[in-house]
Amino acid sequence: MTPGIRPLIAGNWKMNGNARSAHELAEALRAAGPSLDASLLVCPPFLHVSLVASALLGTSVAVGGQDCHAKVSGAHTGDISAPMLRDAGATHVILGHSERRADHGETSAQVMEKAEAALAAGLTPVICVGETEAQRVAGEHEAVVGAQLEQSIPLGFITSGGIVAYEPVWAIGTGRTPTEDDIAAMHDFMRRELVNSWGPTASVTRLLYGGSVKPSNATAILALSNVDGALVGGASLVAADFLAIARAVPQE
Ligand SMILES: O=C[C@H](O)COP(=O)(O)O
Repeated sequence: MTPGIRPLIAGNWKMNGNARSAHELAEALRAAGPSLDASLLVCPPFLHVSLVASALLGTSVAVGGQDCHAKVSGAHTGDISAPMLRDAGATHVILGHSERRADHGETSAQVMEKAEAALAAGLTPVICVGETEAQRVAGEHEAVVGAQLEQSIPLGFITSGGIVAYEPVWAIGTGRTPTEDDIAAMHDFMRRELVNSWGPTASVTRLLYGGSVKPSNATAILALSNVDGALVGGASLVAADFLAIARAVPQE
């Protein structure tokens, strides 16, 4: 963790659940928020953002979307804009997740446009970066992540409290994680890159790690240098596991 940064444990529910399970999960998190040393964020599917935001109203648990369109409105069938997310009760939005980059061919330039739209709507973007396994094996991970940071982060992101999540593609949903040394090295690298590009304000930008975070490995990962929280997929669908990860945040 980074001194002075309150850790964030974010749950990306991806395309899972239904209205009932989303409500039950939100209810299970309601009571726990105040007792934690970490901030909590949950990102349900679009369809459930509104109901989850209502269920968590008045709590310290924030709600986010999993993507947004770069435009405010218009003829974009199937898409959701940043102001719509805000209107539904969201305060955050995940952008550039590798599943969006792979499934929808999203580029870093598009992620930057979406991040600009999110900021304009008053949402905090959580921009995801990360290398594939082939890129890691080829020793290209820093070059790949450095380029994604450079090409995805817009002006105003750092000063508005934008969040970066490092998610090695090969660690997502696989049960595999990089070594603790490799996670720390990448987070140190990202911190250096951001401070070099954006100045000292970036020394307090939250850097999350994502990819097979579970209660059993959270303590070790969350204690690492420049790891300021986690972006959790599968384990965020089980309230007890998500809260166990939040309780693994080291005390300052
Ligand atoms: O956004 C979350 C990540 O893709 C991590 O997913 P996972 O915890 O299921 O590996």
